[in-house]
Amino acid sequence: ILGGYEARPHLRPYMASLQLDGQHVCGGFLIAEQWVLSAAHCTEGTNGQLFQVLLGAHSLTEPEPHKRLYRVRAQIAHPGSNIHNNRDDLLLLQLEEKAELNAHVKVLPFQREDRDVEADTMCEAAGWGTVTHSGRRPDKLQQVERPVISRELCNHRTRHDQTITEKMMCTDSRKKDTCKGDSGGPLVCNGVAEGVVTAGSRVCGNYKKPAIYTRIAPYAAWIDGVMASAAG
Ligand SMILES: CC(C)CC(=O)Nc1cccc(-c2cccc(CN)c2)c1
Repeated sequence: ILGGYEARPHLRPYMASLQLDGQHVCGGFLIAEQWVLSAAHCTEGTNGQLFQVLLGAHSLTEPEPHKRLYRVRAQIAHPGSNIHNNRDDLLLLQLEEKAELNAHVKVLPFQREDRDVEADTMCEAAGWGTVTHSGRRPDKLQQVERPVISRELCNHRTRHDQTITEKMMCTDSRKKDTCKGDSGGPLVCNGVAEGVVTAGSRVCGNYKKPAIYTRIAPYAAWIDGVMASAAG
């Protein structure tokens, strides 16, 4: 997160850190007791290695009472996701067991009504992604508020030039922005997860490249289907 600030500890009890060999790679969030939603592009370069999921954390390194690392039973990328574009950039992770829910570990509801969030709506992104252009990584969860911008503006030829589909949304990226390592985290508007951070042009903090999110509502049926088929 560029231009943000340290989150109030455990005010975002749905936040997950997807880790490989103890290293934070991407964000994610708890959508059900045994399921975390993240971004498919986070699996790039992991050659099929399964993540471990850290829940209940504020600091990535310090011992905290409700912090717990969960093994993953299955990782399901959306069938339409690929490394060449940001389309269908969703990843479902089934935890080895149901997460123990408490004040520090909670499910975040996601938007099921497929209607665009109005431009200028202030939403929040949080994550343990890089906090400087030189790539400094924070130990504690960061957050930033960003206004939604219209798909029309985001698709302008000087911005993302007609690559933003109706299954994506954008926020202004002037100075304050999501960045490397924030992918997979939720964009929360009025307390509901409306989007999942995607890397887009992999540029951060440049107003010419607004932040891009995969809208969740268009994928509600896919998400429910995967969770139902793997249940039990
Ligand atoms: C395996 C993955 C971690 C590789 C990756 O994602 N790299 C990468 C590099 C630079 C910027 C970003 C990035 C992420 C989220 C939002 C944005 C732009 N707001 C950029 C992402």
